[in-house]
Amino acid sequence: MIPECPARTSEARNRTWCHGQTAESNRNRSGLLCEIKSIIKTESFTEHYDLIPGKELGRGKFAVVKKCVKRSTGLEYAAKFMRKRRKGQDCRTEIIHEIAVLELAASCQRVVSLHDVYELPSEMVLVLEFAAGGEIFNQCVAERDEAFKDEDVKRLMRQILEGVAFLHSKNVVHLDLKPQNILLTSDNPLGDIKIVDFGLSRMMCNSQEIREIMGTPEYVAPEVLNYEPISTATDMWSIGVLAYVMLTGISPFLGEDKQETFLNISQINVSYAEEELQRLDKAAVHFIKSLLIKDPKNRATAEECLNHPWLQTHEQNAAKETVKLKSVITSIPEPVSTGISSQHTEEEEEEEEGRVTEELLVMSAYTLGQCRQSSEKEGLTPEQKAISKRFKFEESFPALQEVPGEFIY
Ligand SMILES: Nc1ncnc2c1ncn2[C@@H]1O[C@H](COP(=O)(O)OP(=O)(O)OP(=O)(O)O)[C@@H](O)[C@H]1O
Repeated sequence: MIPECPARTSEARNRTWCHGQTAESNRNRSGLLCEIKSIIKTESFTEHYDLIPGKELGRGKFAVVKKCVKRSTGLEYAAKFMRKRRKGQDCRTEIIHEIAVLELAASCQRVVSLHDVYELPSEMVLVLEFAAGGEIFNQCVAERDEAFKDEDVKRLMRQILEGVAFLHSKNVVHLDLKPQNILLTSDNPLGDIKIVDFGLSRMMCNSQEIREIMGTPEYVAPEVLNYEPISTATDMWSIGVLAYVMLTGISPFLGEDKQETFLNISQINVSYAEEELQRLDKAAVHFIKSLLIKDPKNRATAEECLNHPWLQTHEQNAAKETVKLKSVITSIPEPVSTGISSQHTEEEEEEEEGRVTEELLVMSAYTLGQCRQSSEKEGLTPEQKAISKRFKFEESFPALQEVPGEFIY
């Protein structure tokens, strides 16, 4: 079952993403949605919004994001200015698709909400909910004592998965999940996550295979590099990389250059022997292993991940144990009436307790084993080991900043 994504407002809950259209008719052949319900405003953006002078919130290859304030309400937003022409090509269709996906996810609290759309001569402006805490990337690259605590990672990962499960339930694949695209509502205290940047996202459908090459090198799945079909499992690979990075601060596949990164990915050259992983809960490592699997069919889904033991809260675990205990107790057959008193002796009760405990152990082992095992990196050839040189983000951070949002085309 897909968990109900926490809804924003009753108004948002009632919104439909496309008037009188089926998903099929609203989708073109390349997996792009082509109809939106937002009104595209053509009046002056700056008549209604004041741009906050100073630092940009962020910048991608074809977009700049700036903080702004709506004059009529005084509320803060993030305005994403997107160029309509890119490399000499009209990219308005792609922007319309991004708007349509945001509309489709309007009821999901884990996805940034769209407030307004403006069209300027050379740009479109998406007025988005402002995520004041910035990118989770900042905490991923922080010194370990300032980085996320394991409990924070669990809570944020649960939220990321809620958003991704919601998107996948609507047949949307994000295809660019990375710490720069997961924002926080606040950083101190640590708020909730908001998924942004649907520029590379696609609608999936059975009749059509998407094999485009896209994404950010370190987070890209092996099927993307091999030009094999892309699916919701492609996002799940990125979730595996994301979990690794959030827990350790190490980018598991990052090489000296793009080629080495791609080689590491296609050979699943990932180390589970890192000191940072050794100190972790075994269930966290099992979670990552259930995602960093070459064959997309064998990767855990977002729903399966949400049920993974690593992400269960203490209360959930306690509740599950109670339910299991109850079901085990009720499944124990009633003793056949022999006419003799059915009152158990103390010895009989002790024996029964032993049986219950044993069955519970078998059950929890089964739950842990439900997520599939990955092809382990242990047993690498010396060449593979040599190439698996890892860099901490601290070391490569300046270089990463120089090439923001680098895509493979
Ligand atoms: N709603 C928001 N609130 C605060 N900051 C934001 C918001 N949306 C985007 N940003 C910041 O701007 C950056 C760029 O935004 P976004 O990823 O949407 O642009 P993009 O051009 O599509 O990027 P890319 O080229 O990486 O795909 C984000 O990584 C984030 O730091």
